[in-house]
Amino acid sequence: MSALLSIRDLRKAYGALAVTDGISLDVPEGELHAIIGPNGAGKTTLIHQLSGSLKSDSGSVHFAGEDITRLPMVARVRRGLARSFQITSILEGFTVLENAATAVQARSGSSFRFFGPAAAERALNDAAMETLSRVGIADRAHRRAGDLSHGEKRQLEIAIALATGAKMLLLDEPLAGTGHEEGAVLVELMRQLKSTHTVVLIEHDMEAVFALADRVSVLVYGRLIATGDAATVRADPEVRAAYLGEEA
Ligand SMILES: Nc1ncnc2c1ncn2[C@@H]1O[C@H](COP(=O)(O)OP(=O)(O)OP(=O)(O)O)[C@@H](O)[C@H]1O
Repeated sequence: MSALLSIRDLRKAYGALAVTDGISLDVPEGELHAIIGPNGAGKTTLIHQLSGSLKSDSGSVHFAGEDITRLPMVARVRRGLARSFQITSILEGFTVLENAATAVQARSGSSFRFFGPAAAERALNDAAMETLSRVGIADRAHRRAGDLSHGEKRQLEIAIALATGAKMLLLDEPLAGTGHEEGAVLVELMRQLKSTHTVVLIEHDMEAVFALADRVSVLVYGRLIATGDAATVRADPEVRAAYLGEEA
């Protein structure tokens, strides 16, 4: 099977509440796959299960052909599965460049020690600058991360995920709390990421989802009720009834 991410019958319950209730999904390499659903549907819980920050009760997750179901988050990041947090992972007192450089270093381990200390720092900073350019905030490199605008912080979070060397990005509501202009910048960034990365995107902004996603899955009460391209999902009667309602 050629799916980069393969989820089978994944479950997580809190007491009697089945939050993810038997989710199966294949995400092929190069796809931007959006997961939408009403509040409380289980989207963030699913992302926690995929990133390794939450243990699943049962089911399996394969990434690049390997069973990662029981691997901790750090091991998943090393394999190329990185999450950009809904709640920020940025070190606010550090500069933007330092934040990105820390992620590059985490990826590279001791490999930069091959150079002398000064050259190692240069190489590390160069790699960090490259990711900042990629997300469009290179001109903010020497600012304190805490002083960035809300949208720029989201860009930095994506830079941090990229700097870890990720093949797949798990993006949890990157547009939440952004204004119109900031949102447009992030949508354009995600459009560009599509050419190089596989993405699982959780997002409430339907306009962005339908503009960006190759395929969309709809999660309702912990179950996927539909998966398909935007037009198919939009037209699905169950989706219209359960989720999109009058908006559709
Ligand atoms: N640690 C927990 N203990 C108990 N219940 C939890 C826990 N985490 C989540 N839940 C419940 O699981 C359900 C799904 O939550 P989750 O945050 O995954 O939904 P979501 O689809 O991401 O929602 P939103 O769109 O509002 O972010 C909710 O009913 C929530 O109250």
